[in-house]
Amino acid sequence: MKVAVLGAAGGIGQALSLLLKTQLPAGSDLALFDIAPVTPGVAVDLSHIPTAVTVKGYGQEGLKDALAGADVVLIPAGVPRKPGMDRSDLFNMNAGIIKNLIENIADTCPKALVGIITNPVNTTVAIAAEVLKKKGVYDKNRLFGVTTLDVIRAETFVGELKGKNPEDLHVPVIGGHSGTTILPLLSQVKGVEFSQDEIESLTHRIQNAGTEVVEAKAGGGSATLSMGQAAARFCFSLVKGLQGENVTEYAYVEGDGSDATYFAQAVRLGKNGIEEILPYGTLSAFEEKAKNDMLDGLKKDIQMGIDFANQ
Ligand SMILES: NC(=O)C1=CN([C@@H]2O[C@H](COP(=O)(O)OP(=O)(O)OC[C@H]3O[C@@H](n4cnc5c(N)ncnc54)[C@H](O)[C@@H]3O)[C@@H](O)[C@H]2O)C=CC1
Ligand SMILES: O=C([O-])CC(=O)C(=O)O
Repeated sequence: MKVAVLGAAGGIGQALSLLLKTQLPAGSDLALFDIAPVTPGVAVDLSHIPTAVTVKGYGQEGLKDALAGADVVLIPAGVPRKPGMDRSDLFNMNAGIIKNLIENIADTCPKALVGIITNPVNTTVAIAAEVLKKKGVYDKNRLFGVTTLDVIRAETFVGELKGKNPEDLHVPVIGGHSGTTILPLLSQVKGVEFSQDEIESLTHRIQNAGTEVVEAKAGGGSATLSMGQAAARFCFSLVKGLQGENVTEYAYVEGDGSDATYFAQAVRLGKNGIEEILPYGTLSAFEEKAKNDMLDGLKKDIQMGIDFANQ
């Protein structure tokens, strides 16, 4: 397996690359690309960890080499939020970065599974899909917005509240990846009962967890360590799928379009990326209303990406 990380020298990129270096299957190759001058050094640093995963760093001119033969490409390249900003405020800075990186992926490794971490995810995934379409290589089963962090947060917060080991919990989170578009399905958590007050406050906390980190870091960026863990988990699931195992993850993908063109939901992964989009089942009245209330906003975010890529 070859995994390329674009934006590998950043806060997420470094945490993610460390987890990949220590936990990818033996024999894998890890390609670290970033425009930051420290990138070769990050690769040398990681290369001293004794695992059977080779690491190479690539700077400014090395993007095509980093991508050549990649099975999986993870993209945390771009600017993070500061207090007072919404994820959508990152659009102006990050849209062009994603467009350029995806054009290179289309030219160099069009069959790779691509996981987009860069915000605003609701919009950057739409940009990526349009760019791939223009290049004639779009495959909706191979493009993912990474929303795993919403799921692991939801499991952590429910575990805290109910005194349970979060690793034993399963909390579906559907929709998008910002504010009210993040929709945890607490009615589907097995073995746990919530009062209406708990449902409202937990939903709000899960939707605002990114902001919780941004404010606590006080100008020093957004979630990097928990996101590194979330992206690594997502990558290992993609890799297991490619190796023929059946794995399920939540991700922001093009599904049947019944809610919005791109929508976070459970997907069964396999040798070709998404093998099956899994239904999210019955929503409670609270969840159904929350979904209907946020869909217009999510659709606007998506349209912004489509318009940007086609301007
Ligand atoms: N999907 C999710 O759940 C989450 C997404 N994010 C997003 O991930 C992105 C990265 O966040 P951090 O790692 O904290 O930021 P960071 O600023 O620490 O790192 C970003 C890295 O991207 C690099 N970069 C910028 N332009 C590039 C280009 N054209 N090609 C390659 N590399 C480039 C920078 O040199 C830097 O090393 C942000 O947009 C942030 O909002 C953050 C947390 C969770
Ligand atoms: O909140 C942010 O800007 C970063 C992010 O997407 C998250 O932590 O969920």
